[in-house]
Amino acid sequence: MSTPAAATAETEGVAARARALTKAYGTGETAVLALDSVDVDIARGRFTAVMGPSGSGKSTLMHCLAGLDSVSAGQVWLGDTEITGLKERELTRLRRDRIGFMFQAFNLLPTLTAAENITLPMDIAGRKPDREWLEQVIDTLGLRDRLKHRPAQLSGGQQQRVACARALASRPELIFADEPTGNLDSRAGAEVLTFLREAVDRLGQTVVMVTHDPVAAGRADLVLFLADGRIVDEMPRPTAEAVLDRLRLFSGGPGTDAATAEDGTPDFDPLRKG
Ligand SMILES: Nc1ncnc2c1ncn2[C@@H]1O[C@H](COP(=O)(O)OP(=O)(O)OP(=O)(O)O)[C@@H](O)[C@H]1O
Repeated sequence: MSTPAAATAETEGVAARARALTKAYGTGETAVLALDSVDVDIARGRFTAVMGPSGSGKSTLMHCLAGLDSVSAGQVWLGDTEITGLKERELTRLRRDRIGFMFQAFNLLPTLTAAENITLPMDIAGRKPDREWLEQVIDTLGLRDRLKHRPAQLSGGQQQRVACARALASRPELIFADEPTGNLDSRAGAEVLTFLREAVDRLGQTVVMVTHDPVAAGRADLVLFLADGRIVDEMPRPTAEAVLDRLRLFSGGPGTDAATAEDGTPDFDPLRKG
């Protein structure tokens, strides 16, 4: 139904949206079209995984949706706010207030305790954390007895959980996670995925995760498959096996130089879709 109420409900269900999102790097012969007119809706309160071969545009998509990178053409909204066209200062505030990041580049500070690391972005922004929410995040992530530890005294999985808590602390509208299980062994990786799932299921958060790992993607509600800067497929209610099968289906097509990416992920060719 296209009643105003239904229209509002539809918008409310979308945490981020892109239309004809295009991103080119460089000019002339060296130009790279990293994103080629991408349309995407990120559902609120859901866990979305983004997969695709190396260089397919996953990080670029995440950076453009998060307002970390400018777009060459098209539009991006965070909730109802169009972020394309915002000035850098407005973008900085929007990222700080409305987005949580779990990126390798934003590692934990070694001299701070887990508790201090969790609230650092809010401390820098001069914002007081909502104590009740923070306690809930800490308990959900099982960090209660680790709060006074420094990163070096924590396992890799525990460090990622602290990074997850830091991303959740300000109760952002949207959390972006870039390979959150990338440096972890499978047990620690599974643990982090469980906590991201709980952030969605129990705390109602919205998570977008870039991953090469079919097991990680299998924990999401929806997997978006990117190739050559385009979304070429999506899979609701994925399982690791189904994701792997889909990647295999796409792999080794004509014109692909290598059927397997550097990290062992099967590469795929969008032309063979269907
Ligand atoms: N700052 C940049 N300058 C020039 N080209 C870039 C830049 N960032 C990305 N690219 C190019 O854009 C394309 C998409 O890159 P992107 O990092 O989004 O891919 P990805 O799918 O995240 O890859 P990976 O899985 O290897 O991290 C690639 O061809 C890449 O070389």
